Amino acid sequence: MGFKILNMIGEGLGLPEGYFDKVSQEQYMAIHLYPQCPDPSLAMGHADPNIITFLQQDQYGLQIQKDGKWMGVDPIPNAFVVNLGYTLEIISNEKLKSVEHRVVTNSSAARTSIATFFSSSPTLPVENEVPVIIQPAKEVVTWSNPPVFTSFQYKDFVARYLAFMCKPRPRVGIPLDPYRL
Ligand SMILES: O=C(O)CCC(=O)C(=O)O
Ligand SMILES: [Fe+2]
Repeated sequence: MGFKILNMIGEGLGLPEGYFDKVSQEQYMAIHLYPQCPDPSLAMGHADPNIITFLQQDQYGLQIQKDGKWMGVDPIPNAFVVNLGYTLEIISNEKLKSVEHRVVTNSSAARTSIATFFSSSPTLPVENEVPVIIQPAKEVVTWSNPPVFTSFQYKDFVARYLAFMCKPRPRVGIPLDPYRL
């Protein structure tokens, strides 16, 4: 399902068939357990570094940031939340935006969520371990829509992302800033 949706997004962006096969070779899953916590104000936001994330949540807790305000995303039975990550924002040259999100805790009940990430990897095994380069796709860049990001190695970006996430609050900027033209 994930690859199908990714290919449809690629088609919508005008990318050649199989574009994402050259940047995405990894799919991984994280199961999160948020224990009861009396202080939801401790929740911190982030956007995902990968291409796209599918999320299943059993109860309320997820919020996204829109126009500087946090908005709740109610769970819908048998439905996934689809989050776009930084990598897709770069490839689409900001046509598709990643979303800042956070999970607020609940003082009376624990919460479980399952996230499936489609991601780039530092190198592609099928291409003799050549480093994966992330950049605005040439198909989306035109003279009236020049690239807004430089091209860079995915492994460099992941290192910067992790360093950024470990910074103490308040954090200034976002991990994409160093790659902005
Ligand atoms: O638990 C959630 O709803 C969100 C999890 C999340 O943002 C993540 O795994 O990146
Ligand atoms: Fe996330």
